[in-house]
Amino acid sequence: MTFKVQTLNSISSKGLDRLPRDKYEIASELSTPDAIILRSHNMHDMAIPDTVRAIGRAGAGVNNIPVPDMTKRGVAVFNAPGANANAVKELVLSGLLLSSRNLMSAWRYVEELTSTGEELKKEVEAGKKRFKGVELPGRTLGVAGLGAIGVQVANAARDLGMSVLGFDPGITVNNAWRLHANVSQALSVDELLSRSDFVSLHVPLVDDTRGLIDAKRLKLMRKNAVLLNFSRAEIVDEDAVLGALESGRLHYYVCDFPSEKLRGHPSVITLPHLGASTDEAEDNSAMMIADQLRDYLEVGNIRNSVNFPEAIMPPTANAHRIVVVNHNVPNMVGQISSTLARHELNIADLLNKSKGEIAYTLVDVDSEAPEAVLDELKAIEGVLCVRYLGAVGSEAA
Ligand SMILES: NC(=O)C1=CN([C@@H]2O[C@H](COP(=O)(O)OP(=O)(O)OC[C@H]3O[C@@H](n4cnc5c(N)ncnc54)[C@H](O)[C@@H]3O)[C@@H](O)[C@H]2O)C=CC1
Ligand SMILES: O=C(O)C(=O)COP(=O)(O)O
Repeated sequence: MTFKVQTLNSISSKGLDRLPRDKYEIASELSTPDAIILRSHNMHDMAIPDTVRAIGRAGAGVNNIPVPDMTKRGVAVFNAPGANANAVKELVLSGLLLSSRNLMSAWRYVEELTSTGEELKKEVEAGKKRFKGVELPGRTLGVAGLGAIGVQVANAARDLGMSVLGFDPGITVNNAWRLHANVSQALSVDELLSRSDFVSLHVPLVDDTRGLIDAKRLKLMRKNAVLLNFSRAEIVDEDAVLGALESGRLHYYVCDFPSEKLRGHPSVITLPHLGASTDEAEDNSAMMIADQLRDYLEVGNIRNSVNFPEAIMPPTANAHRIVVVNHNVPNMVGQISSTLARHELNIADLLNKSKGEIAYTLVDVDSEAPEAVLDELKAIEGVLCVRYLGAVGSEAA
């Protein structure tokens, strides 16, 4: 079996090399891809071919992918949670220091000095008082979103001596375990904003978080606070931020998403979406997504899908694997197994998992499944996709 994988962004070769070329054709232009790998390319406006079975985001945010449409079509969407978290954390720490010590304004001041020799030294000493900053220990950082990135940011800030407050109503048990014991819990975004000197946003862009930081919420922030946004532009109302900068409520807005309005503002530090742009993060994300896609395409296993359930079934030796994706409604497993029974296919192992609208079944049968069985499975009402993977256990056996 061979697979076609289309890349919509430049993807680290360390990742693509995990898809062996005797089994995988990889290209940026393909008319009938089985899978797509991308970073921030916007898929919302593109026609996604019917042949696509899986989409892999070599990174964290999936707001550039039409996930609900893909779910309806039975296409699994994967991301690489945590693979770029350290890179983002380091940039957030840079943002904290750039703002707490007024480094961008200070750097600009020096760049614009034209004097030389003793005169330059005098100007430097005279001008530096304009850029007096504050130290981080004792200041409070509020972290909204304690996922892969938020936890690392919170822990690193603790290590720098900051007091840290966190807010995340959906924190996972794993992330709660990873969080420094001295991070305090805020019970709402409002509480987080009102008790912090620096606030860093690490929530995904979804309907609930669009415009999360608006004019009303900015008014809750402490005077001269700093807002850091390395999540997504749309989580913050830009006009409201510009207003808060004018009124002195905000001292700086540090963000990874430039816009015409923000660019050039003396109290905005904006970077060109650099959060995940390190060798390490690009390699990690690409390797993780390539491994997950390969396991899905070849074996049917699902790890880190945002719309499909986690599903891992070790291949049964000498068996033949069928994958069924269907609507999460009653009696689907019954219909699948009775179809197999009608064709005298004995089930060696079966796994059925569901998540939201999607149910997913892996079946290992003792003998080869003829085309007619697959056609009958496809014809069951509610079935979105059937794939026959064949003897996946033979290599493992
Ligand atoms: N600037 C950049 O280059 C990068 C930006 N990102 C952005 O950062 C976001 C977070 O990334 P990860 O930490 O890896 O994701 P994650 O999924 O591990 O963590 C997100 C956390 O936010 C929480 N959350 C959701 N809604 C919330 C709300 N209303 N209030 C508080 N918490 C809420 C979730 O429960 C979850 O724990 C991504 O979705 C992406 O948009 C991620 C990587 C690089
Ligand atoms: O992983 C994410 O969510 C990011 O924002 C990183 O985007 P990128 O892969 O650098 O285009």
